[in-house]
Amino acid sequence: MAPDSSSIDDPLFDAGHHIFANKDLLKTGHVPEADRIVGRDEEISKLATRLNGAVHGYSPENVMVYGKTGTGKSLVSRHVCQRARNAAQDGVTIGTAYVDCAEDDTETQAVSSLAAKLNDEAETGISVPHTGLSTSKYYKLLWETLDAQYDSTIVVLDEVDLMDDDSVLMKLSRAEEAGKITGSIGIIAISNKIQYIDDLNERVKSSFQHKELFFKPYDANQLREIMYNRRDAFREGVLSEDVIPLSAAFAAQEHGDARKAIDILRHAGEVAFEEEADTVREHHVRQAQQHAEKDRFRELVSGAPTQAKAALLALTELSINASGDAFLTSQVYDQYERVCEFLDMDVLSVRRFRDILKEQAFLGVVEIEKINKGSAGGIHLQNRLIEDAQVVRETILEDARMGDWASE
Ligand SMILES: Nc1ncnc2c1ncn2[C@@H]1O[C@H](COP(=O)(O)OP(=O)(O)OP(=O)(O)O)[C@@H](O)[C@H]1O
Repeated sequence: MAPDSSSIDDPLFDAGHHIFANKDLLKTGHVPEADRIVGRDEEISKLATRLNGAVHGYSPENVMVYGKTGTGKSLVSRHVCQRARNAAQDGVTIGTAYVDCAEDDTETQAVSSLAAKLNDEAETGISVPHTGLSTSKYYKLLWETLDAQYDSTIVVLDEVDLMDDDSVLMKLSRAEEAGKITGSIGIIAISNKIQYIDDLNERVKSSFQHKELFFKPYDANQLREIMYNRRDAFREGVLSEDVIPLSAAFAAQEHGDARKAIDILRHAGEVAFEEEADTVREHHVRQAQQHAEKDRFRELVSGAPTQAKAALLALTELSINASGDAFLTSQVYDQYERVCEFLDMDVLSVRRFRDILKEQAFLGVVEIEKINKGSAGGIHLQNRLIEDAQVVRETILEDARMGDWASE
């Protein structure tokens, strides 16, 4: 409903946000317009070349897009699909659909989701039920839908490595050749895992003939530019000068992740708002960064078994109180025994304790380094926390079973 000019100012509701003008621009799922996409001209143009056939009514090529998280893979894929639809030549109709394979991770879910997204019931007269049909029925509906509407279809399979099998990739790639549809299909498959294609079985590999496109991490300048292009998310004059460069520097440390950069910026605004500050300043960014780190750790550490938390707490205490930041396994074990005793927990054997540290190293919480103490001393392992010890400590102590340690 449109706002009513006779609305009454009610002090119960505030008069608007004094920090953000349009916070939606900083939402994770926000797809920015073309002029806000930074530093990806080459990738956009390469992807468009692969899909060019579709615009003229021929078969587009399949593309495998690789890159680390937050490097713009989904954004660029969606953007090029939209432009291909708009650029379709006279008489050519292009359908495009995006599937998040983290959500639709089975063959049936992915095909039913594709059929539902691509079907315009008013045009085809086909109804695609959300659930209840067999996989083959959903394929049949998908082929009917495509034939009734499109000359060419571009399907984006995001996080394709999370699908529980590769059948979708194979059946979509073969649909045209197998005579299932009269038009054509191009697939953009996206993954963070560089070995994804190597791990596919040979039949899928041979059907999914593709070109590869790599997305490099952003550097600090590009991250800065991405954020400057969205600074109208904030009210004018609210952002102090160093906020964007500092957010960019933090995100650049984390493999140039644009999502991370935008998250830090949004969070800095929220921190400033909560503090009732008039402007967003450097210390808000630092707090936001700590928050982001804590979020990542909260996921990793809070889900860890109690014994792993005790082991990490031991390493954390040494990192905070002893000199240096790397400690021999025997030193950490001594401290771990003290933690267990205080918290009334069982003490595991040194061997099990080492396995726990190795597991934490695999998860990226701890770094283990071999050191050689000469011919008599032998090889020893040194353990170091990868992230800030205070952040890890706080997270562990949030667990009620570990909380008593705070009073130690
Ligand atoms: N070049 C860019 N210009 C503007 N915004 C960008 C750019 N690249 C990424 N972003 C923004 O960063 C966020 C993450 O981008 P995107 O989802 O495309 O990354 P991704 O590589 O697909 O990551 P993931 O593998 O985690 O899905 C989005 O909010 C997107 O709008």
